[in-house]
Amino acid sequence: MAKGLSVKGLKVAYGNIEAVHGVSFEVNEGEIVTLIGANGAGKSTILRAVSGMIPVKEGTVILNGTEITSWPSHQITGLGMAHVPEGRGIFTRLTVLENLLVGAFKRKDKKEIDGDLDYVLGLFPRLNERKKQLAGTLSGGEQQMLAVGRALMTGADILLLDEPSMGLAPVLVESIFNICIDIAEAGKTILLVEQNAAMALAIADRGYVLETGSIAIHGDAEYLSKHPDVLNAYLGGAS
Ligand SMILES: Nc1ncnc2c1ncn2[C@@H]1O[C@H](COP(=O)(O)OP(=O)(O)OP(=O)(O)O)[C@@H](O)[C@H]1O
Repeated sequence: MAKGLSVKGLKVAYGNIEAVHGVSFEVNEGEIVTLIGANGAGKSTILRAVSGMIPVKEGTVILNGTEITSWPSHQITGLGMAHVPEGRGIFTRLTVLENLLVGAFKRKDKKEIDGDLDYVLGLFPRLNERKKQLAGTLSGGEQQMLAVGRALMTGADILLLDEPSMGLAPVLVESIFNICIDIAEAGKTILLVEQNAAMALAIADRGYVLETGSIAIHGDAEYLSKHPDVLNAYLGGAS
Protein backbone atom coordinates (compact mmCIF):
# COMPACT_ATOMS: atom_id res chain seq x y z
CA MET A 1 0.00 0.00 0.00
CA ALA A 2 1.43 3.36 -1.06
CA LYS A 3 1.64 5.76 1.88
CA GLY A 4 0.83 9.41 1.34
CA LEU A 5 -1.88 11.45 -0.28
CA SER A 6 -3.03 11.20 -3.88
CA VAL A 7 -5.60 13.61 -5.30
CA LYS A 8 -6.96 13.13 -8.81
CA GLY A 9 -9.19 15.39 -10.88
CA LEU A 10 -10.48 17.27 -7.83
CA LYS A 11 -13.34 19.69 -8.49
CA VAL A 12 -14.89 21.73 -5.71
CA ALA A 13 -17.76 24.21 -5.95
CA TYR A 14 -19.40 26.70 -3.63
CA GLY A 15 -23.02 26.64 -4.79
CA ASN A 16 -22.94 27.11 -8.56
CA ILE A 17 -19.46 28.55 -8.62
CA GLU A 18 -16.63 26.09 -9.20
CA ALA A 19 -13.51 27.17 -7.29
CA VAL A 20 -11.25 24.18 -8.09
CA HIS A 21 -11.32 22.82 -11.64
CA GLY A 22 -9.88 19.32 -11.73
CA VAL A 23 -6.67 19.44 -9.72
CA SER A 24 -4.33 16.44 -9.37
CA PHE A 25 -1.32 16.15 -7.07
CA GLU A 26 0.62 13.69 -4.95
CA VAL A 27 2.24 13.99 -1.55
CA ASN A 28 4.53 11.02 -0.94
CA GLU A 29 5.47 9.72 2.48
CA GLY A 30 8.10 11.91 4.17
CA GLU A 31 7.86 14.77 1.68
CA ILE A 32 7.14 18.43 2.22
CA VAL A 33 4.99 19.51 -0.71
CA THR A 34 3.81 23.08 -1.10
CA LEU A 35 0.78 24.51 -2.86
CA ILE A 36 1.43 28.13 -3.72
CA GLY A 37 -0.76 30.69 -5.43
CA ALA A 38 -2.29 34.13 -5.17
CA ASN A 39 -5.26 35.12 -2.99
CA GLY A 40 -8.37 33.27 -4.04
CA ALA A 41 -6.54 30.70 -6.21
CA GLY A 42 -8.23 27.86 -4.32
CA LYS A 43 -5.50 26.66 -1.96
CA SER A 44 -7.61 26.60 1.22
CA THR A 45 -10.53 25.13 -0.71
CA ILE A 46 -8.37 22.17 -1.76
CA LEU A 47 -7.27 21.50 1.82
CA ARG A 48 -10.85 21.75 3.08
CA ALA A 49 -12.13 19.32 0.45
CA VAL A 50 -9.27 16.86 1.01
CA SER A 51 -9.88 16.82 4.76
CA GLY A 52 -13.66 16.42 4.45
CA MET A 53 -14.66 19.88 5.68
CA ILE A 54 -16.50 20.63 2.43
CA PRO A 55 -17.87 18.26 -0.23
CA VAL A 56 -15.96 17.14 -3.32
CA LYS A 57 -17.84 17.75 -6.58
CA GLU A 58 -15.74 15.39 -8.66
CA GLY A 59 -12.46 13.49 -8.38
CA THR A 60 -10.84 11.19 -5.85
CA VAL A 61 -8.82 11.57 -2.68
CA ILE A 62 -6.71 8.58 -1.60
CA LEU A 63 -4.99 8.56 1.79
CA ASN A 64 -2.47 5.81 2.56
CA GLY A 65 -4.11 3.61 -0.07
CA THR A 66 -7.71 4.13 1.10
CA GLU A 67 -10.15 6.19 -0.92
CA ILE A 68 -11.55 8.84 1.45
CA THR A 69 -13.31 11.13 -1.02
CA SER A 70 -15.97 13.14 0.86
CA TRP A 71 -15.48 11.23 4.11
CA PRO A 72 -16.35 13.43 7.09
CA SER A 73 -13.38 15.03 8.87
CA HIS A 74 -13.71 13.02 12.08
CA GLN A 75 -13.34 9.73 10.19
CA ILE A 76 -10.30 10.96 8.32
CA THR A 77 -8.54 11.93 11.57
CA GLY A 78 -8.51 8.27 12.56
CA LEU A 79 -6.63 7.45 9.35
CA GLY A 80 -3.65 9.63 10.19
CA MET A 81 -4.23 12.98 8.51
CA ALA A 82 -4.75 16.28 10.37
CA HIS A 83 -5.66 19.69 8.97
CA VAL A 84 -4.47 22.91 10.62
CA PRO A 85 -6.85 25.45 9.10
CA GLU A 86 -6.23 29.10 8.39
CA GLY A 87 -7.22 31.04 11.49
CA ARG A 88 -5.98 28.19 13.68
CA GLY A 89 -9.25 27.14 15.36
CA ILE A 90 -7.86 26.64 18.84
CA PHE A 91 -10.10 26.59 21.93
CA THR A 92 -9.47 29.97 23.49
CA ARG A 93 -11.02 29.15 26.88
CA LEU A 94 -9.02 25.99 27.38
CA THR A 95 -5.42 25.93 28.54
CA VAL A 96 -2.52 25.08 26.25
CA LEU A 97 -2.30 21.61 27.76
CA GLU A 98 -6.04 21.01 27.43
CA ASN A 99 -5.94 22.06 23.77
CA LEU A 100 -3.14 19.59 23.12
CA LEU A 101 -5.00 16.78 24.87
CA VAL A 102 -8.16 17.54 22.86
CA GLY A 103 -6.07 16.64 19.81
CA ALA A 104 -5.54 13.18 21.27
CA PHE A 105 -9.11 12.57 22.43
CA LYS A 106 -9.71 9.66 20.06
CA ARG A 107 -6.52 7.84 21.02
CA LYS A 108 -6.41 5.14 23.67
CA ASP A 109 -2.74 4.29 24.20
CA LYS A 110 -1.70 6.49 27.11
CA LYS A 111 1.99 5.75 26.65
CA GLU A 112 1.89 6.88 23.03
CA ILE A 113 -0.08 10.00 23.95
CA ASP A 114 2.45 10.87 26.67
CA GLY A 115 5.28 10.28 24.22
CA ASP A 116 3.72 12.60 21.65
CA LEU A 117 3.02 15.22 24.34
CA ASP A 118 6.70 15.17 25.31
CA TYR A 119 7.63 15.42 21.62
CA VAL A 120 5.31 18.41 21.03
CA LEU A 121 6.40 20.25 24.17
CA GLY A 122 10.03 19.66 23.19
CA LEU A 123 9.33 20.97 19.68
CA PHE A 124 7.65 24.09 21.07
CA PRO A 125 9.42 25.14 24.30
CA ARG A 126 7.21 28.27 24.39
CA LEU A 127 4.16 26.05 24.80
CA ASN A 128 5.91 24.01 27.46
CA GLU A 129 6.47 27.20 29.48
CA ARG A 130 2.80 28.13 29.06
CA LYS A 131 1.04 24.81 29.59
CA LYS A 132 -1.46 26.24 32.07
CA GLN A 133 -2.08 29.52 30.24
CA LEU A 134 -5.45 30.02 28.54
CA ALA A 135 -4.98 29.58 24.79
CA GLY A 136 -6.89 32.80 24.07
CA THR A 137 -4.18 34.79 25.84
CA LEU A 138 -1.33 33.40 23.71
CA SER A 139 0.31 35.58 21.07
CA GLY A 140 -0.54 34.93 17.42
CA GLY A 141 2.65 32.97 16.86
CA GLU A 142 2.12 30.88 19.98
CA GLN A 143 -1.45 30.12 18.88
CA GLN A 144 -0.12 28.94 15.54
CA MET A 145 2.36 26.67 17.31
CA LEU A 146 -0.48 25.33 19.46
CA ALA A 147 -2.58 24.56 16.38
CA VAL A 148 0.30 22.61 14.83
CA GLY A 149 0.99 20.90 18.18
CA ARG A 150 -2.64 19.86 18.50
CA ALA A 151 -2.58 18.36 15.00
CA LEU A 152 0.52 16.35 15.95
CA MET A 153 -1.30 15.12 19.09
CA THR A 154 -3.88 13.40 16.89
CA GLY A 155 -1.06 10.99 16.00
CA ALA A 156 -1.34 12.02 12.35
CA ASP A 157 1.51 11.24 10.01
CA ILE A 158 0.26 13.64 7.32
CA LEU A 159 -0.29 17.30 8.21
CA LEU A 160 -2.16 19.78 6.02
CA LEU A 161 -0.93 23.22 7.05
CA ASP A 162 -2.86 26.25 5.80
CA GLU A 163 -0.67 29.35 5.80
CA PRO A 164 1.13 28.73 9.08
CA SER A 165 3.14 31.93 8.56
CA MET A 166 0.12 34.20 8.22
CA GLY A 167 0.25 37.29 10.40
CA LEU A 168 3.53 36.36 12.08
CA ALA A 169 6.56 38.59 12.56
CA PRO A 170 9.53 37.59 10.35
CA VAL A 171 11.44 35.93 13.18
CA LEU A 172 8.44 33.74 14.01
CA VAL A 173 7.85 32.95 10.34
CA GLU A 174 11.36 31.54 10.24
CA SER A 175 10.84 29.53 13.39
CA ILE A 176 7.56 28.02 12.16
CA PHE A 177 9.24 26.96 8.89
CA ASN A 178 12.15 25.48 10.84
CA ILE A 179 9.65 23.52 12.89
CA CYS A 180 8.12 22.18 9.65
CA ILE A 181 11.58 20.88 8.74
CA ASP A 182 11.94 19.26 12.20
CA ILE A 183 8.52 17.61 11.84
CA ALA A 184 9.40 16.25 8.40
CA GLU A 185 12.74 14.98 9.71
CA ALA A 186 10.80 13.11 12.39
CA GLY A 187 9.19 11.15 9.51
CA LYS A 188 5.96 13.09 9.00
CA THR A 189 4.55 14.18 5.65
CA ILE A 190 3.48 17.81 5.10
CA LEU A 191 1.23 19.50 2.56
CA LEU A 192 1.93 23.19 3.06
CA VAL A 193 -0.30 25.92 1.64
CA GLU A 194 1.50 29.24 1.53
CA GLN A 195 1.42 32.73 0.12
CA ASN A 196 5.00 33.13 1.26
CA ALA A 197 6.31 31.27 -1.79
CA ALA A 198 9.98 32.00 -1.13
CA MET A 199 9.91 30.43 2.33
CA ALA A 200 7.72 27.54 1.24
CA LEU A 201 9.98 26.65 -1.69
CA ALA A 202 13.03 26.94 0.56
CA ILE A 203 11.83 24.07 2.74
CA ALA A 204 9.73 21.98 0.31
CA ASP A 205 10.80 19.00 -1.77
CA ARG A 206 8.24 19.72 -4.48
CA GLY A 207 5.53 22.22 -5.23
CA TYR A 208 2.42 22.98 -7.26
CA VAL A 209 1.50 26.48 -8.41
CA LEU A 210 -2.22 27.07 -8.41
CA GLU A 211 -3.80 29.72 -10.62
CA THR A 212 -7.56 30.36 -10.43
CA GLY A 213 -8.42 26.82 -9.45
CA SER A 214 -6.02 24.93 -11.74
CA ILE A 215 -2.41 23.81 -11.46
CA ALA A 216 -0.29 25.94 -13.76
CA ILE A 217 3.21 24.61 -13.00
CA HIS A 218 4.62 21.87 -10.80
CA GLY A 219 7.96 20.31 -10.10
CA ASP A 220 10.88 20.14 -7.68
CA ALA A 221 11.17 23.13 -5.37
CA GLU A 222 14.49 24.04 -6.95
CA TYR A 223 12.99 23.98 -10.46
CA LEU A 224 10.05 26.12 -9.32
CA SER A 225 12.19 28.64 -7.51
CA LYS A 226 14.07 29.31 -10.78
CA HIS A 227 11.05 29.17 -13.09
CA PRO A 228 10.58 32.61 -14.73
CA ASP A 229 6.79 32.65 -14.19
CA VAL A 230 7.22 31.77 -10.51
CA LEU A 231 9.97 34.35 -10.12
CA ASN A 232 7.84 37.07 -11.67
CA ALA A 233 4.53 36.27 -10.04
CA TYR A 234 5.49 34.97 -6.60
CA LEU A 235 9.11 35.76 -5.84
CA GLY A 236 9.12 39.47 -6.65
CA GLY A 237 11.08 38.92 -9.87
CA ALA A 238 14.26 38.21 -7.87
CA SER A 239 16.62 35.49 -9.05
N1 LIG B 1 -17.39 29.66 1.77
C1 LIG B 1 -17.26 30.12 0.52
N2 LIG B 1 -18.36 30.44 -0.21
C2 LIG B 1 -18.25 30.89 -1.49
N3 LIG B 1 -17.08 31.06 -2.11
C3 LIG B 1 -15.96 30.78 -1.44
C4 LIG B 1 -15.99 30.28 -0.08
N4 LIG B 1 -14.71 30.09 0.33
C5 LIG B 1 -13.92 30.43 -0.71
N5 LIG B 1 -14.66 30.84 -1.76
C6 LIG B 1 -14.15 31.29 -3.07
O1 LIG B 1 -13.38 30.24 -3.64
C7 LIG B 1 -12.21 30.78 -4.28
C8 LIG B 1 -10.97 30.13 -3.69
O2 LIG B 1 -10.83 30.57 -2.33
P1 LIG B 1 -9.72 29.98 -1.34
O3 LIG B 1 -9.98 30.53 0.03
O4 LIG B 1 -9.65 28.53 -1.51
O5 LIG B 1 -8.40 30.62 -1.95
P2 LIG B 1 -6.93 30.66 -1.37
O6 LIG B 1 -6.04 30.33 -2.51
O7 LIG B 1 -6.81 29.83 -0.15
O8 LIG B 1 -6.78 32.20 -1.02
P3 LIG B 1 -6.05 32.96 0.21
O9 LIG B 1 -4.60 32.86 -0.07
O10 LIG B 1 -6.58 34.36 0.04
O11 LIG B 1 -6.49 32.31 1.47
C9 LIG B 1 -12.27 32.27 -4.10
O12 LIG B 1 -12.81 32.83 -5.27
C10 LIG B 1 -13.21 32.46 -2.92
O13 LIG B 1 -13.91 33.68 -2.99
